[in-house]
Amino acid sequence: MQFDVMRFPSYAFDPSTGVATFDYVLDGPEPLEFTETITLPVPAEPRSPETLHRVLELLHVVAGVSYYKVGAPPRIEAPRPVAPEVAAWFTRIYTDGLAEYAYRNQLPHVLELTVETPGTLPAAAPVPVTGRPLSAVGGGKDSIVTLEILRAAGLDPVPFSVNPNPVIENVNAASGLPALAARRRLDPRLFELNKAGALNGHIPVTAINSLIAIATAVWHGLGPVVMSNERSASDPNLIWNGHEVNHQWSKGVLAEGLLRDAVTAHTGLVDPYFSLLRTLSELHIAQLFAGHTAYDDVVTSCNKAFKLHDPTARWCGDCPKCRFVFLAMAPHMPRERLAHIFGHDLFADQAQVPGFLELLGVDAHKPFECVGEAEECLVALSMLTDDAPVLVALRAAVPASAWDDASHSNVFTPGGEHHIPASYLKILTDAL
Ligand SMILES: CC(=O)N[C@H]1[C@@H](OP(=O)(O)OP(=O)(O)OC[C@H]2O[C@@H](n3ccc(=O)[nH]c3=O)[C@H](O)[C@@H]2O)O[C@H](CO)[C@@H](O)[C@@H]1O[C@H](C)C(=O)N[C@@H](C)C(=O)N[C@@H](CCC(=O)O)C(=O)O
Ligand SMILES: Nc1ncnc2c1ncn2[C@@H]1O[C@H](COP(=O)(O)OP(=O)(O)OP(=O)(O)O)[C@@H](O)[C@H]1O
Repeated sequence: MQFDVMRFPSYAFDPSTGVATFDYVLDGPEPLEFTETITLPVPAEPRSPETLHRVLELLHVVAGVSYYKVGAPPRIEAPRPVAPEVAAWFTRIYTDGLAEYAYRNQLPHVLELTVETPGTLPAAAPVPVTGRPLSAVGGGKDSIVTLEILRAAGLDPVPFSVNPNPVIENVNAASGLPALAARRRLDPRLFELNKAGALNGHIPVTAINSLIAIATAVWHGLGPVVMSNERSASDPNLIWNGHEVNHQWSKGVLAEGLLRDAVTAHTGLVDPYFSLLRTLSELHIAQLFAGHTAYDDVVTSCNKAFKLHDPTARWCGDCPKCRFVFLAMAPHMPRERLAHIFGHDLFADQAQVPGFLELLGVDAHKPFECVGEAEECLVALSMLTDDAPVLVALRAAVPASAWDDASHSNVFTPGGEHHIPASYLKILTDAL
């Protein structure tokens, strides 16, 4: 399949149902058309229709990555004039956000794309954000920690999810907080094309979920949107053709800053979105999670539980994410509790050793998965003193020099760039 350009013919929004439809075309000798449908929860008292439309305009372009990847045309024509910050962000979404896809499919031109826009708009006038926080819930430990910090500070957070599956529904039920949900339906044609062998790969899904959350917050008079993205999300997996390839790119602090600037320029919303956990390591977040036992029967971070087709009920017990979270939680709770949460004791299973070594950075690059840094894994290992079979094997395989690095680690010291407003930073600091 050969395509010349990607276009964005139209989008529509029906406020009576909350249904937004976004149209896409991959143009060429045999064009392909797609429509994505996103349904927002309808508020009792709808607010800010103009600002909502502005957010949906951004979402139209960003959600197009799922369809762009079918053919990777050399040009992308965005549908409307935008401020320079917005145009620059669109380009980063389609290049850095698709870098893993470009690397795996050997498509270097994707990293050199520029999203074209038909003219420039001035930045919008400021619109203050003053509601209850909308807290994005993904079913894993990180968003539970955020929800509980916001609740403890008396901010009355509203849990929010896109396509909540039973895991997320059970986490919301365990929180006891009434939640909001949006629905997202990819064009079914995408799955047919995938089955027929079309180009496929990873997309920056957090950017899409974030814009759906901001749209919901605006329409309901809520906000800011509070995410739970950690420090290590900003770390690339590898460098390819001089470009960083990061599986978690749209969770990183750079992407967060670009999204904030673009949303503010296009809508005027001031401080609409940030990650509360940005200064914390995964190991630190796992330590905070250990203080909340109410979620042990429901918390699930394994990505296989979030597949659109044939998801697992909870942890698969045999993937990088399961291994990483098991290792990160292990120093902070008894092994019985950990094995109960996962339904498996991964430290008793020798077959897990090669996967743990990959996480520890022994003979491999960081896996293309949502996992923390090798340093965090080393520190976790150094905090575990018992002789479980896997731990014995890992200690023997880690080079002596690595232990010294781990002993000087700052994984429990908050730090690094962040976009947390001052009032929320105080809440975070008080919670640590
Ligand atoms: C659940 C998961 O990890 N999925 C990734 C997997 O896709 P798979 O085919 O195994 O299952 P599905 O997710 O059900 O996808 C079916 C097809 O649909 C395409 N698709 C899906 C969602 C979407 O928004 N657009 C799509 O086009 C997808 O390509 C499949 O063909 O492998 C895919 C290829 O590598 C990944 O793209 C799937 O990742 C999902 C988009 C996903 O939701 N992943 C998150 C769990 C995830 O990876 N989060 C990262 C943050 C990434 C970021 O930068 O935002 C994290 O938490 O670190
Ligand atoms: N379906 C979803 N709807 C809304 N927000 C989501 C969804 N899935 C993930 N998120 C949010 O996106 C960010 C990244 O997701 P991620 O899966 O890393 O977080 P998590 O599920 O809270 O924790 P963990 O890292 O343990 O899986 C988090 O802020 C999370 O709340």
